[in-house]
Amino acid sequence: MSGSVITVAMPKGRIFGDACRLLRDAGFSLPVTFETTRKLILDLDTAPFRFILAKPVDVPTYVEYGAADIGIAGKDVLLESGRDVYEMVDLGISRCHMAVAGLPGHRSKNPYLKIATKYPNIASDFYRRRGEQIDLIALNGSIELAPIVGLADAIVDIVSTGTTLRENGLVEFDRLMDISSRLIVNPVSYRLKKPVIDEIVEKMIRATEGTKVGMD
Ligand SMILES: Nc1ncnc2c1ncn2[C@@H]1O[C@H](COP(=O)(O)OP(=O)(O)OP(=O)(O)O)[C@@H](O)[C@H]1O
Ligand SMILES: O=P(O)(O)OC[C@H]1O[C@H](OP(=O)(O)OP(=O)(O)O)[C@H](O)[C@@H]1O
Repeated sequence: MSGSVITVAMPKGRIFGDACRLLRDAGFSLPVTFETTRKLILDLDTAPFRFILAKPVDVPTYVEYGAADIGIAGKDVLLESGRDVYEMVDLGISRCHMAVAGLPGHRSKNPYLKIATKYPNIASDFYRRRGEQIDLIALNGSIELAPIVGLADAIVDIVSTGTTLRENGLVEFDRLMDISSRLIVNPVSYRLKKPVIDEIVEKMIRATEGTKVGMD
């Protein structure tokens, strides 16, 4: 783990813009090139911060292993990965929810429900709590295809605007949990760099106050 430099694991992709806005609101002077560069490690000239740009699903891994001191990750990714990190702040960005969805009126002919998902742990846990045995089909994207083409009886996936479900003729059966992005911290970093991490946490809490309004 780097001396007094704080390494921040940032999720590339859809969360990145909102995460950068929040960091700027929290007082970090990120350069304007931050959102457009293809570099994966970015140092700040103005403060001892280093940003690493990772795939969203990998952020908890960088933080658990201490390759990053802190990071920003979706609650879905945190629940699914079960990584050993501290979840310090609900940032209120990239809000969506996890749901079971499928074709309206669909009746399964399978001995166990076939559930397609990018989230096998979350899906298994949900059906285990309901006392239902399922067949899991792990996919990596375009999950909504699975019930339409007969690969699965239902899906467990993220819903945000509901457009993907609607445009593919699917309906939501159950709402599992609300999702938003969280600030996470490596437990050892927190012990070693507590004052500076607490300061970041405070600044992020203040910056997120606006993002909580109207949370669904
Ligand atoms: N439709 C959505 N609307 C809002 N937030 C979403 C949506 N889908 C996913 N998210 C949130 O954004 C996070 C990142 O999304 P996702 O895993 O789709 O990666 P991505 O930004 O598309 O990048 P990549 O495809 O490279 O993994 C998810 O973990 C989740 O918390
Ligand atoms: O309710 P909506 O606003 O339509 O958003 C929901 C969609 O967004 C995510 O997909 P993503 O865009 O990440 O595509 P992928 O799963 O195919 O990678 C999610 O898996 C849903 O398919």
